[in-house]
Amino acid sequence: MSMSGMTSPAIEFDDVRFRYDRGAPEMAFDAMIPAGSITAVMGPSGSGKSTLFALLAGFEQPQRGEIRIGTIDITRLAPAERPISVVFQDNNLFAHLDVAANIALGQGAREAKTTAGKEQVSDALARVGLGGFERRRPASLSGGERQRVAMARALVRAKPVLLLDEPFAALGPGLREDMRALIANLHVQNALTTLIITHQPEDSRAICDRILYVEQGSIRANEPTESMFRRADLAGWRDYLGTN
Ligand SMILES: Nc1ncnc2c1ncn2[C@@H]1O[C@H](COP(=O)(O)OP(=O)(O)OP(=O)(O)O)[C@@H](O)[C@H]1O
Repeated sequence: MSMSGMTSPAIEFDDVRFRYDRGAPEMAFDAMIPAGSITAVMGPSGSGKSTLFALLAGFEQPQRGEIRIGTIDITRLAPAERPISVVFQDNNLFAHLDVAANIALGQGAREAKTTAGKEQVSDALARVGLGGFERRRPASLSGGERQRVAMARALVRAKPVLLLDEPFAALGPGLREDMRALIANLHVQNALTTLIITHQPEDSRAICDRILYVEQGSIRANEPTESMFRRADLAGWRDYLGTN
């Protein structure tokens, strides 16, 4: 299975405004995320990182503004219609389904029944380093293996935008490095535009070419990783990194 032939799209938040409830603070997102980039979304707890993902994936609707992927305005599209795969932190595997069936949820119902569909599942498993795990149940897997199954499910969806919500959070140092390498590989092999929520500067430095810094419901910076780590003018960013 390959997503080659697909070109990775840019992502644009054009004057997007959002609030959860009347009276809640309004968030304002404006950003151009270049095609093919792998971007770390960083910022303090409660700053709006998950909200940014929810708007992009279509789980929340902005009150104003437009979100584009490539040339497509996705603002009003249902989540399933968007060219996006999301891997959540708690990876949402179904305990009563085996690994293959969990991954097949990323496919169409018809596709999942075909030989080609089954091969696609096995291929995705092999690509995340879990070849032969088809019949295992989620309960029998380690945290890192479960994350990989969730990644495989995102892979069979074959969408050009990949959103990863704290993919390293539950992993120890060794597994963390493995997961970084896996993400970096999949990003390149599949020509993805990838966004990763992480609090760890090492993750961003290791595999992300850009950083999107969110603070109090708005994007305060959106630039290459190297220059971002040199910025001394953003007090919130220095506080966040603990380098003040
Ligand atoms: N469903 C919701 N309804 C109302 N308010 C919400 C909802 N989800 C999040 N919020 C609020 O919106 C703000 C941003 O939350 P969000 O989850 O986007 O932050 P975050 O940057 O992802 O935080 P963390 O790093 O802790 O996951 C917070 O003040 C949060 O309480």
